[in-house]
Amino acid sequence: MYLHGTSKINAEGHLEIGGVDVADLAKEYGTPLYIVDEALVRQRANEYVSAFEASGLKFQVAYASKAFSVMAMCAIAEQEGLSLDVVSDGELYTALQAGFPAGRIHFHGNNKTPDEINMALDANIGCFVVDNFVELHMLNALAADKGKKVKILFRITPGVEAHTHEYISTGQQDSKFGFDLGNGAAKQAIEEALKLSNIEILGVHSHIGSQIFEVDGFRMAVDKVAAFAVQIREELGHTFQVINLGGGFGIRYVEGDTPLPVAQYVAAITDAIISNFSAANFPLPEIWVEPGRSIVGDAGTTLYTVGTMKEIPGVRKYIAVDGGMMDNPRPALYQSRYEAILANRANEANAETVTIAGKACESGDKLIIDLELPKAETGDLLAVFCTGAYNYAMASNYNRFRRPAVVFVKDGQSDLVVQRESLENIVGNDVIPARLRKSLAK
Ligand SMILES: Cc1ncc(COP(=O)(O)O)c(C=O)c1O
Ligand SMILES: N[C@@H](CCCC[NH3+])C(=O)O
Repeated sequence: MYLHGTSKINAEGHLEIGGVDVADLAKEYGTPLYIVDEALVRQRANEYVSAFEASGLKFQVAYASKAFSVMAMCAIAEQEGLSLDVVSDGELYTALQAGFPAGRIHFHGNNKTPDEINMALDANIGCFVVDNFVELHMLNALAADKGKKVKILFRITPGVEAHTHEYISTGQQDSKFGFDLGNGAAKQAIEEALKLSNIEILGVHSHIGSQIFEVDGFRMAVDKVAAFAVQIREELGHTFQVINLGGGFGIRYVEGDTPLPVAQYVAAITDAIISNFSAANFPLPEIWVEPGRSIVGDAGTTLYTVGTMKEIPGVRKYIAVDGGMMDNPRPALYQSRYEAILANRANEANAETVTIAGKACESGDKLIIDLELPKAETGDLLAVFCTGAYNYAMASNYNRFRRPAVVFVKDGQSDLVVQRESLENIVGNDVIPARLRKSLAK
C-alpha cells in the first residue's frame, strides 16, 4: 500500500488524512466524497517555487486550474505565491470571485469567445496565451475598443511528441492547439502581432502533454523555443522576455509510475534555458510553467461506500460503489489506473481480486479492474487514491447523479469547500414550457 502526503493508517486500522479519520468524514459529509490533503498541495506548490528560486531565474509558477478549480483552491494558490492559468469564463470567474489577483492570471484556450475576452480585459488579467490568428486579431480589436494594450504569449506547437496517452499529448504538429513552429505559422503570428498596436508580445508558450515522466521532451522543447527566440530576434528584431513551458509533470498513480521529483523537472528546464540562451548571447528570459496534476493530483482521495456485489464464478467479482465515471471519468476516457484500499479495514490482509464498478448505466463504468482487497462487505469504505486532478474538475451529472462534496483536511481539521449537489440543483436549470405543463399533475 502506497500512502501519499499525510495519509496514514491509524490505531483503529482506518485511513487517516490530514490527521482526520476518513470514517468520521464519511459520517459527517457522506459519500462519495473528495478529500484533499491541504498540506500536500502546499508542499507541492512550495517544491516548484523553491526549485525555481534555486535557479536564480525570474519565474512564475501558474497553477493550471483546469486540474481542480474551486475558490478555496484559488486561495491556496494565492497564498503559496502561485499564478493561475484559466481556460474559460468559468475558471476566470472562480478565480476572480475568490479574490485572486487578476494580474497573476493567464488566460488560455483555443476558442476564446468575445465575451470571455472582454471579461478578461475588464478584469485586467496579466496575460493572454494566444492560440490562433483569429484570436490574435479579435483580441487586438477588443483591446482597442477598450483603449487597452494587452500582454500576450503565443502558444506554439514545437513538434515534440510526449510519451503519454494520445488524448493528453499536445506538442506534436497535428494538434488543435497553437501555432506550428515547423511550418512558419509561429513566425507569421509574431510578424502580424508586431504590427498590432494593442498587443504587446511577451514571448511564447509550449505545452507538450501531460503525465510525463522524463525530462527529454521538455529539454527538446526548450531547444526549439530558444532557437525560435534567436530567429525572431535576428529576423524581426523582437526579443522575448518570457518563455512558458506549460505543465505536464507526471505523478505516481500506481506502482510502476515513475515521476521525477519536482526539483528535477524544474532543474532540467532551467538548466536548458540557461545553457541555450547564454550560448546565443540572449538575455535570460523569465520562465513560467503551468503544473496542474502535479500540484493537486496525489493530494486527492475519493471516498466511496461499498454497495452491491456480483460474482461470476471463475470470471470476475464486481464490487459496486456509490460513485463512478460521473465523479472520475478518467478510467473510461484514458484507461487510467488507480490504487485503492478498504479505508475502514486497512490493516486486514487482502483476500480477493475484484473489479470496482461505478453505478452509472454504462458497462464501461469500471473504476479499477483487478484490485486486491480484503473481503469487502456492503457498507465498507473504499478510498481511491490520487484523484485530486481532473476528477472533480471533469465530474458530470450523467444519469443525473449529484456531484460529490469536496473537503480540505489539515492538522486534524476538515473544512467543506464544495457542497454536495442537491436534488434541487439537479433540476435547477430545467424549465417546463407552459404548453407541456398542462398534462402534469402539478
Ligand atoms: C496549456 C496547458 N497548461 C497546463 C496544463 C496542465 O497540465 P498538467 O496537469 O499535466 O500539469 C495543461 C493540461 O495538460 C495544458 O493544456
Ligand atoms: N484531463 C486530462 C489531462 C488533460 C490536460 C489538458 N491539457 C487528464 O485527466 O489526465
